[in-house]
Amino acid sequence: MISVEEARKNILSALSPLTSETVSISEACGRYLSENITPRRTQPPADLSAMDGYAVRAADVQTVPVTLNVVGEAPAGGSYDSPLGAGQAVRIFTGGPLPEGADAIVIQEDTTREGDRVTVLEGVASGRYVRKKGLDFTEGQTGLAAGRKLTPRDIGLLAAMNVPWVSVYRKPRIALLATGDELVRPGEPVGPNQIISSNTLLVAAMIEQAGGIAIDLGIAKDNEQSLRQMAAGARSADMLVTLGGASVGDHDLVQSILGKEGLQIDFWRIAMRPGKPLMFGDLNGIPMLGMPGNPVSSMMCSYLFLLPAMLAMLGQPPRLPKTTPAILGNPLNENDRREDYLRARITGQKTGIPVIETVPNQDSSLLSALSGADCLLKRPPFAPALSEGAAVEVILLDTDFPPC
Ligand SMILES: Nc1nc2c(c(=O)[nH]1)N[C@H]1C(S)=C(S)[C@@H](COP(=O)(O)OP(=O)(O)OC[C@H]3O[C@@H](n4cnc5c(N)ncnc54)[C@H](O)[C@@H]3O)O[C@H]1N2
Ligand code: MOO
Repeated sequence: MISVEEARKNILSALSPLTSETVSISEACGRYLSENITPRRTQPPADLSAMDGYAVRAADVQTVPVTLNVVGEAPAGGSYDSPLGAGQAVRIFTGGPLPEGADAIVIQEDTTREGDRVTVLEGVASGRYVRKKGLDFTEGQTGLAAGRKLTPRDIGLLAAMNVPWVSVYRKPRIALLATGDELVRPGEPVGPNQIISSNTLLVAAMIEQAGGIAIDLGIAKDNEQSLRQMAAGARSADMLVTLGGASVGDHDLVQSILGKEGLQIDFWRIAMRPGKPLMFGDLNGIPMLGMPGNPVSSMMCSYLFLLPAMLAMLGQPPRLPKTTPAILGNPLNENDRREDYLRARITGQKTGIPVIETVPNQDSSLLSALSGADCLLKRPPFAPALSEGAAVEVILLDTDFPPC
């Protein structure tokens, strides 16, 4: 058995970023930029007013009240094209460009207007309510860096930068093949000893949430022909993930059958719970992760190995889920040689720190406990026993890993 860290290192070293594609920014939210973006225009394009009021020379309104001649208008999208002389003002609206010579805005609430004359009641300093040219960004300068995962806010920025198309990493295509004679899809007729296949949908949801494309290859029977034929469906994928049949039982055929098809094993079995029988290899040029069939094991292997693998394909530097401090609400025994990921719930808080309790039954088949968990408590191999109240670090589930 190799360590979790070594397993992840082996997987990541076998992968490289995928090719890029160009997409409209209307389709780009959640995608990873594969190029640096520079603005194609300066924003604001000129000095603009931030308020409705009058563009003035600040020097003219240092002593108030003072009456100025209104010589024209500058609405957003329009302009007053003559220089502003001493004692003059231009009616201006939010977003309107300042005429040459004006350097401040008096808001209309601080004025009274009579015909072409405006009386300013409050003085303003130079620059007041003026958005200087280039305040937001400047053409050709730094915009967004390659590697960034685009947020809705970034989409707004790209639009304002007049960048309608961006180059992003292609979405990783992950083929999922469940295995097991006992499995049926949700909704299908189900016999007394059969199990509904939950892993494919669970892992597919994780893949889609992480910015990939899940390809459901179906459920292979525990026989050579079925497994061989269905695994062939992964031919155009960026990775094949098999679910189940990874262990040592007579019906755990993934390694032996795909071995005949050309599977080169990098590692099999890791010092982790749940997830011990994880395997990784290469099936005729396609990286393959063979995950254990227990649902919690599949989820945990996806979380700790598949998501980092996808991030590598999306041009991201290696990143692990963040941990956050917590207080243990129940005692724990010493750990054995497998790195343990315990499902836990947040049961309260002490001085602003969450108190967590590990789920009593940590069996790797239990989906209700998995769904009800708020966080994972990672315990290194041979971690000493802990008493109630101990300070621990937890991984909060349903947070942004990978960030989205
Ligand atoms: N003698 C040993 N037995 C087992 C060992 C071991 O080291 N020695 N390891 C155990 C561990 S740990 C795990 S994890 C499991 C993993 O076994 P497999 O990967 O071979 O998984 P299966 O036997 O195919 O299935 C295990 C379990 O999960 C259910 N399952 C499978 N696929 C799905 C699915 N798509 N959706 C829902 N549930 C699924 C399956 O019915 C089984 O109950 O091996 C231990 N055994
Ligand atoms: O390691 Mo298995 O994945 O516990 O259940």
